[in-house]
Amino acid sequence: MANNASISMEIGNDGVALITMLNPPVNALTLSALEELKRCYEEAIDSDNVKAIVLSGADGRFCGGLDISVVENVHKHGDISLLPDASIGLVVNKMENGKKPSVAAIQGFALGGGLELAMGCSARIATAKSDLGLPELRLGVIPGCGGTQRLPRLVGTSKAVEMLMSSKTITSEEGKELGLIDAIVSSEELLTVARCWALDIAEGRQPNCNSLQKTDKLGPKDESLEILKSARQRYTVPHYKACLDVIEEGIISGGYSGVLKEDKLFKELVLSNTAKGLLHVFLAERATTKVPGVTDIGLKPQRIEKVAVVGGGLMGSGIATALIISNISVVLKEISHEYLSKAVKSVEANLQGFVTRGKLNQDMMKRTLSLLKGTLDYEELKDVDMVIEAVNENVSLKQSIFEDIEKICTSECIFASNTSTISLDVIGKRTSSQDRILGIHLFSPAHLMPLVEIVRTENTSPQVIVDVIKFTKILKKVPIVVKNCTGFAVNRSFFPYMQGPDLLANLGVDIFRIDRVITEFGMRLGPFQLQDLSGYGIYLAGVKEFVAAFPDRSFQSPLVQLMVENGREGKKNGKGYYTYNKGSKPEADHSVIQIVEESMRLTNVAPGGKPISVTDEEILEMIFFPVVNEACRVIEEGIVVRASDIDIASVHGFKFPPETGGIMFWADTIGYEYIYSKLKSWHESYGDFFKPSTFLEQRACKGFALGRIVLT
Ligand SMILES: C[C@H](O)CC(=O)SCCNC(=O)CCNC(=O)[C@H](O)C(C)(C)COP(=O)(O)OP(=O)(O)OC[C@H]1O[C@@H](n2cnc3c(N)ncnc32)[C@H](O)[C@@H]1OP(=O)(O)O
Repeated sequence: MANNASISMEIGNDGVALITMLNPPVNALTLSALEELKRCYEEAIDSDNVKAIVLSGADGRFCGGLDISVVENVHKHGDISLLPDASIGLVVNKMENGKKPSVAAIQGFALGGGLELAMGCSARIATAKSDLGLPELRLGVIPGCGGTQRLPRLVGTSKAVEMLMSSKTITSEEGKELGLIDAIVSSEELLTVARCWALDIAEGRQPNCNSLQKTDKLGPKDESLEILKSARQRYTVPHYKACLDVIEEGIISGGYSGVLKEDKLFKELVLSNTAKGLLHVFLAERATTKVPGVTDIGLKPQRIEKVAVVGGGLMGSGIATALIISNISVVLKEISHEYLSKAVKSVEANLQGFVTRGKLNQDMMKRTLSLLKGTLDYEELKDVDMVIEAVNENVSLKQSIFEDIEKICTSECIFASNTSTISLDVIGKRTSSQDRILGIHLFSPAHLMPLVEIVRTENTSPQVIVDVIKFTKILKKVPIVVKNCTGFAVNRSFFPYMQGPDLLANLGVDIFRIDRVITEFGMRLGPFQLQDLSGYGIYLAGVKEFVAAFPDRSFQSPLVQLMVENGREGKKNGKGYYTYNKGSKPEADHSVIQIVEESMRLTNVAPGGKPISVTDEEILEMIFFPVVNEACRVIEEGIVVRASDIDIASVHGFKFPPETGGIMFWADTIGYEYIYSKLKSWHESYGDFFKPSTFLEQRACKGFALGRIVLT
């Protein structure tokens, strides 16, 4: 029996060598594990006692792919020689051409390099509902162990392109239908069946399939090339294009040639800024659930199975949808039959949206809807584990709801508010349940947006936070734990993003140029088109709130009010900065320039009344550096646990381009001395909106990076 920390090999009396990957929690492949795997294969191939090999993973999981710390190390040292030689050295030379067949015994998941190892085996046996996929593009790279070649040869070009481009997994059942999996068995039978299958191949009773040599699934060359051509039109980002190029190489020049090209491009892409940014997002996303003093003190999350949602408006019905779709029973409380029926209809419409997008079928929709119970009576809330209040932003209404629920619910029930503005201390003031009160701030539409701010007060108990973190994970959302303040972490950090574009417009910068610069940077919408779509009422209410909270650094522009006075309501009435006609794309309406000029006259911020002259780069910086500046204040005040939580907030809450790694990671790549010096000079020229925070100033003077800060 060979054994190192992460790989073990046991040779059975049946002549099967069982190689097991063991590296909790996901059996990721470290450099030493890959070396040891290669050595075990060599030993098994050379041993007269071994006829065949079974490759498996410990603890009910096959393998989550290359250990991400290997990639982190490459980024840190800028040295690709720190990557393993697994594609040719292990998969081609030992597994495929090593003269002894191996069978993958897959349980739980086989992802990235994990699935690539499995595809290098002669057959794959899996347990039901295992997840299979090559999600490397999500990390800014392409598969690097032959996945771009073997997957199309096992499932066909079209399905392989779909799986690779989406980074989505398929189940082992789908894998079986497609030809990726040879048999599905129970977990008890897995190793026995895999061993027999391996011996059957060794003794000629089952075919020995070398997936790199297979051609039947690829179909006619022209068809495959056509699939790639149309994918290229959809996916223009460089690493997506590289992936398609590599698949094409294999189709034109053969699998081995494709593997060589894949190896070369994988190594180039690992060092790209996109890979660095996306890897940071992956790790930062997992770091959000680690809250010092809360998640590290041995508390076990208690399951929240039944939840009451009070208020069935846009947010309440979205929240109810998000819960029932995750199999959580919901009691939806409204104040009248009319409102309740409207709320239930809205949940149905949300679910119908999932059906239209192919995520649910009618049967599943029916079953999901059966988890929803509408009520007008607080009595129905007496056995729920949590209440989420989602009524209008009205302090006394919220306070009285909290009073009412305290009387009805159990003494363990968690009381949450979906408020985006009101202090939780104020909302819970009239109760004696302060330790069970917190904010669960979801973003609209709540059933679709992934981010959740868990807002704790000084009194919220760690157990409640732990329970709610687990609960948000069940909803498949990304939680960040924040403290109470106006706008919490997300809207607070990004309030300058509401005001900055208006300031630039008042300085005479063309609004359509601003939108172009921002969308070219990677935001889905420019700030002015966003105002049009979200509605001027929401915009004005948001600005008012932040002007009141942070008058020292807010810029108040009359522009949107002037738009309203000129009969413009944005998308709502088809007339905003853009015109909106059904069936056609929004078009810039240059006649708004007159309104912008009127606004400029009123604010008179442009020096000498003349438009300022700026480059596109300066526009980008003048819009996003104030966001970085405010985020520094959020960090300094301890609103977030760590700077990277703001990265996650920016990516999931504001759709900041993920390949940048989020706003703080992006700022680190630019450098804080530069950001500080720019803000300082704009502060002198254009006022307090740009005034650098002391936190930024101090860090910049010391040359510190900010993206890595963790507050303990
Ligand atoms: C050469 C190859 O082509 C290149 C590659 O293989 S690149 C890697 C490709 N693999 C992936 O992208 C898979 C990434 N992992 C995942 O999608 C998910 O973690 C998973 C589905 C495996 C498990 O999900 P889940 O059970 O929800 O647990 P999750 O919280 O995500 O991860 C658990 C822990 O495993 C770690 N982890 C997950 N995948 C890892 C990996 N490939 N390497 C190292 N650590 C990993 C996470 O960072 C997390 O660590 P933490 O507990 O310290 O926070």
